[in-house]
Amino acid sequence: MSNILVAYWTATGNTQAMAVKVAEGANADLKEISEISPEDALQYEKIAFGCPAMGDTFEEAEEFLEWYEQLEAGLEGKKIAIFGSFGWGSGEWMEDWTDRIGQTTAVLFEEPLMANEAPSSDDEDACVSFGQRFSQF
Ligand SMILES: Cc1cc2nc3c(=O)[nH]c(=O)nc-3n(C[C@H](O)[C@H](O)[C@H](O)COP(=O)(O)O)c2cc1C
Repeated sequence: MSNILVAYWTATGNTQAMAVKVAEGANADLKEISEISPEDALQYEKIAFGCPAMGDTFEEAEEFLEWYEQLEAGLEGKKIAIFGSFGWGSGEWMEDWTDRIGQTTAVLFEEPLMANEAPSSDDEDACVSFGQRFSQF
């Protein structure tokens, strides 16, 4: 078992494709959120969360939010990263999610990583590199 978890939700597979590459770079355990309880996720030292844009606000990704809210209070002082795929605009949901994390004591790694729809090969390389840097964070 790694001390790093990549936990994601995906509607059509794009954020999953990112998660696979982030986990590869970080040498992390990879779980779709239905595969791991919030309690078990909190056992990891670091967590990278993947969630796509399902609206202008982070909260519109309801399936992910339901799981995430159960562990949010336990993220105190924990090193976390966030990433996800979007369809249009400038990533408003990520700004919203970043602001939400800013109201906690979780330690957010770098700027969130985003890919437009299915990750390109450049996006996949960026995901691997993001994961590598997160593992050293
Ligand atoms: C119900 C729904 C709402 C969406 N709302 C947004 C949005 O507000 N902004 C945006 O950039 N993309 C939006 N998208 C597009 C998705 O974020 C995009 O297709 C993304 O690649 C999906 O990632 P996934 O394959 O990991 O689910 C929406 C998609 C769906 C199905």
